[in-house]
Amino acid sequence: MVTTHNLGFPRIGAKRELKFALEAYWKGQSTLDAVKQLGHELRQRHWALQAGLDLAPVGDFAFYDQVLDMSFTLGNLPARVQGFHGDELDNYFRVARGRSAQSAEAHAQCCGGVAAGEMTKWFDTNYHYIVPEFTAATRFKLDASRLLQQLAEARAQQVKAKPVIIGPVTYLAIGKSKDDTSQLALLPQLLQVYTELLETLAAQGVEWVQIDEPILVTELDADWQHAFNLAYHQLKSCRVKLLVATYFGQLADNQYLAANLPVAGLHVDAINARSEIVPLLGMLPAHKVLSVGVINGRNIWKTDLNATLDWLEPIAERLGERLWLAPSCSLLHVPVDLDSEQALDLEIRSWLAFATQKLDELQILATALTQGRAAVKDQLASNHTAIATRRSSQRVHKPQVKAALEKLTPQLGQRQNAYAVRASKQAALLKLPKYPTTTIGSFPQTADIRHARSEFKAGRLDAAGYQAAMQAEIARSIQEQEALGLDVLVHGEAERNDMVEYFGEQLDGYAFSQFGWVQSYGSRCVKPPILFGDISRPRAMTVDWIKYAQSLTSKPMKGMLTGPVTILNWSFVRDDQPRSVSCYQLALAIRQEVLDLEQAGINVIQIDEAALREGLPLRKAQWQSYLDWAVESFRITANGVADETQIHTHMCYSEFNDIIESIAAMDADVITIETSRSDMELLDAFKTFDYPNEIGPGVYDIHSPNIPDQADMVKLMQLAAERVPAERLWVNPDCGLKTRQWAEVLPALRNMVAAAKTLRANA
Ligand SMILES: CN1c2c(nc(N)[nH]c2=O)NC[C@@H]1CNc1ccc(C(=O)N[C@@H](CCC(=O)N[C@@H](CCC(=O)N[C@@H](CCC(=O)O)C(=O)O)C(=O)O)C(=O)O)cc1
Ligand SMILES: N[C@@H](CCS)C(=O)O
Ligand SMILES: [Zn+2]
Repeated sequence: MVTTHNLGFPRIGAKRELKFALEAYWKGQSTLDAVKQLGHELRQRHWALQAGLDLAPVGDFAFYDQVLDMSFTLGNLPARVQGFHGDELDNYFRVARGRSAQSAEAHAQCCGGVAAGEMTKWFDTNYHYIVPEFTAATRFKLDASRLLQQLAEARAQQVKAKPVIIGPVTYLAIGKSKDDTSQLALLPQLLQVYTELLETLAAQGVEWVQIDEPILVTELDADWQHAFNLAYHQLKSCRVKLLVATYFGQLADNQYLAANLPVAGLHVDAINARSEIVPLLGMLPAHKVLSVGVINGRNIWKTDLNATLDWLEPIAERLGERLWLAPSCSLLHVPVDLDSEQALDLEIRSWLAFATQKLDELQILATALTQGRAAVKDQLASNHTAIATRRSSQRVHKPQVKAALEKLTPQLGQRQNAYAVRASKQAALLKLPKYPTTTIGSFPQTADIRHARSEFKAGRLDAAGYQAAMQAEIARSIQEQEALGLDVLVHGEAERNDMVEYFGEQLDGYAFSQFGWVQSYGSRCVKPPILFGDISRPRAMTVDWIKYAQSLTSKPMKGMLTGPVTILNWSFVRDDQPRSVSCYQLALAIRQEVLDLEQAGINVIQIDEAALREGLPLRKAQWQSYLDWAVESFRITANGVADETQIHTHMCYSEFNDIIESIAAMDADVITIETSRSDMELLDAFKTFDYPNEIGPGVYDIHSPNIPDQADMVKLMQLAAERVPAERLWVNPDCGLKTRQWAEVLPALRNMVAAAKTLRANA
């Protein structure tokens, strides 16, 4: 007997139903009741899809974010939102999204405006959570209502329910202290609330609770390791069985700690930490369940079921009933259902599995282990065929691409001259003022733009009509930029559905789905393209749009590309070769685009590497080898141009202290970064290291609807000038403006350009 279970299911809906319901409500076009009703229906639908499992997750559904849900469960709300009136779900959205100054007016007498909670990435995924905030005044207070309500719903549906919560140590570790309070100082009072929560669940007759502690796959110092022992020794008195779930990586130094926590079971990611499973068998106390995460919850490939069984059968033999099987992590990170993909190439589709299919795979493995492989002979045979065709497919393996990679030399990543020489040639060509102004690339992706694209994709708008609509948007954005007086213009990225998917759609070796949406944050989703084969660029991808944009202005037009590391990190990538190899292939393809843009007379080219920093491995010990190939890939992409061509790069998650040497090694002429919320303190790294090239530290936060004040931006730039010589500073927002509205963007940029003029006048 093997127990099958799931750690979490995607909640956005196969057709992004939750996204549309939330956005309609936020726009005032629907009711809170409609949102709640949809939540109920989605949970029912998703439990029905998991009906074959021995245990299904309850509490993995969130209207915005599972970490924010946990903050509500623990009563840990920032002081600024306490005392809000109205429905709790409204308050929840308010913490998540803030309340802008404009809409705050209606609440001026009661609760006013409020800043949104800070968002950051969930471990090494492209999912972003609302960061729990802690202060010395933090007091936790249990609110189990959400979990109890979902538990009741699940039971009404005869679901074999396993509540899922975030564990206390991870909850503290992923939060942020807003004063000098140490997070660990809050552990004793936090544990009281966890005890109460677990007892409440026990009183409802819950047998198992999944308690997620992914922080165990990171490097933990002695205090944090001690916190684990403290926490679970206290929680062991609770009358539920705890399954501590770890995922996204290896336990490494924390293996012994994890194996010996006084709980009933441990879940381990057998995709990323396969080599740890057998040693764990010897380490695990005899009463403990081992949940083995054998299906990859982070990619979309079919599992090699036969190979998995070869490995798993001896383990099952040793563990007997103590073996549980699951995906490696929550399925939040993969799309819902491959069956929706009727337009996908049939052969490629035969290689794939989305969340629903991954649960089928789990079932096949469990049946094979309990009844023998013969019981699932046909399924195993068809799985074998799919794996074998993918392995040997000529669509995957392209000798020319492999040959090009073998010819890579360090010279390819080397600019002709050092920055100082390039900078004077670029200055002579571009004739920019001091404190030049620019933006990061995208302008608002309006409903009209999205609508035109969806009409085009549905065949209701022809290519010429679509091109004309996008050109009109480009022309509008150029007119606006000229009127604003910006110095280096952008075309606005109207034609791009997404900064990664757009390139995936045009490169050979990529497939893309119609409905393969994955939640990125709140209601926002991305549709990661599928990198399945050796990569090449059949034709130029951006040149016509940028040439058109340049034809409308005499100001320099910045060509806009996404870099290889970001394309890699935000795609579903191959699992049959190292990530570095796919990255070098992407680098060669984007390099051709850079050279074509230069050939077309574009003198400034930005290569976004928003995901370079966030792609760092979870363990610092693995950082350098990643940085080596990531930086080299960028250099190959960028550095084939003449001295006069100015290369920009952009990164929005800009904690650079630890990696500043690698950032400098990229050797971009200009780097634009997100800094405004840190009062330019993030620039300290650039000062300490004496970063040699130009920097555009973001002067306003594009995530906020608030219009930045001119004087504040001047102050920020003055702080920047204390850290970086003024002649190497640019003035720009933190990131692209695609999620904003024109009514916000225009006054914000007007103030920004005015700030630059003040700085010039004072220089
Ligand atoms: C910078 N960020 C990005 C990350 N990852 C990426 N791959 N891309 C990024 O930009 N990770 C970190 C951050 C995360 N931030 C964001 C910010 C914004 C979004 C976002 O806005 N996503 C959109 C979806 C974008 C998209 O691809 N849209 C398509 C489809 C448009 C659509 O929904 N059409 C409707 C019909 C519309 C109509 O007919 O009127 C439909 O198909 O039903 C497109 O533009 O063509 C979102 O809406 O969630 C994501 C991450
Ligand atoms: N050029 C992109 C970068 C986002 S990180 C944009 O402006 O949206
Ligand atoms: Zn950005």
